[in-house]
Amino acid sequence: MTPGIRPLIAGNWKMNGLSADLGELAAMGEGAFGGAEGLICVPATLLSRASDALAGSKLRLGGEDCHGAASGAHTGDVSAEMLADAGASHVLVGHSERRTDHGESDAVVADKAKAAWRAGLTAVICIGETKEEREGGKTLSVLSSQIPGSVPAEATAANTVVAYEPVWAIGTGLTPTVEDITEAHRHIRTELKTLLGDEADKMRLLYGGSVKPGNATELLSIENVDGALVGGASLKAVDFLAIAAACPS
Ligand SMILES: O=C[C@H](O)COP(=O)(O)O
Repeated sequence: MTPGIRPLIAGNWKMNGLSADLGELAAMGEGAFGGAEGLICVPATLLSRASDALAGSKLRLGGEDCHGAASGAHTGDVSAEMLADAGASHVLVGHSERRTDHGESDAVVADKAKAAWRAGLTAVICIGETKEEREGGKTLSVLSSQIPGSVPAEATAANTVVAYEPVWAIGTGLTPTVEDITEAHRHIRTELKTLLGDEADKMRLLYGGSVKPGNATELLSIENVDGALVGGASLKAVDFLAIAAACPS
């Protein structure tokens, strides 16, 4: 954790969730997030009904991706404005599954971050190295390249969150060591400082990749880890709330 930064516990439902799962979302909305802020990113198809299910709750809602344009001839895409209209306050951009499945480059991700801001959304910009890059000793150089490529220079602590997700840790049950996460997050903070100046000191840096109730206390106590981006364990209210409860107060 970083002193003075309110942690963010963010969930990402990915391509999961039907109307039958809205009850799970409502249960999360009724839960306690302590000193942390809670966010759950759901498929665009659920956003509007999720917004209704969470009426009166402090749990925020996010989209999982957006197009760079506000509207137009982009069949199947969803704009940041549409997400905001459906009740989102945040949107994930540059998740590794988007980068891999849809060939999104750093430039595309930066464009999406700007689109999020245009719509009044906070952009959660995801970065992280692959298994091959990790094994090749390239983790820090990959981050050094992804940060100025994906994070526009106009980013502020209010409009942007950066999520570090080693691709090889996503959905695998594997996590980097505490030392490796410490090194990566320290490096990310330093690179952001080069790009954004003092604003970087206030920016939330999330760790993502196999965060579970059983490892959340350790992961969330690491220097410069200001919250978590949680995939599989965000599908069940009991698990997601247990992770939130692990935030140091
Ligand atoms: O966006 C969330 C991440 O991809 C992490 O997913 P996971 O918690 O299932 O490993």
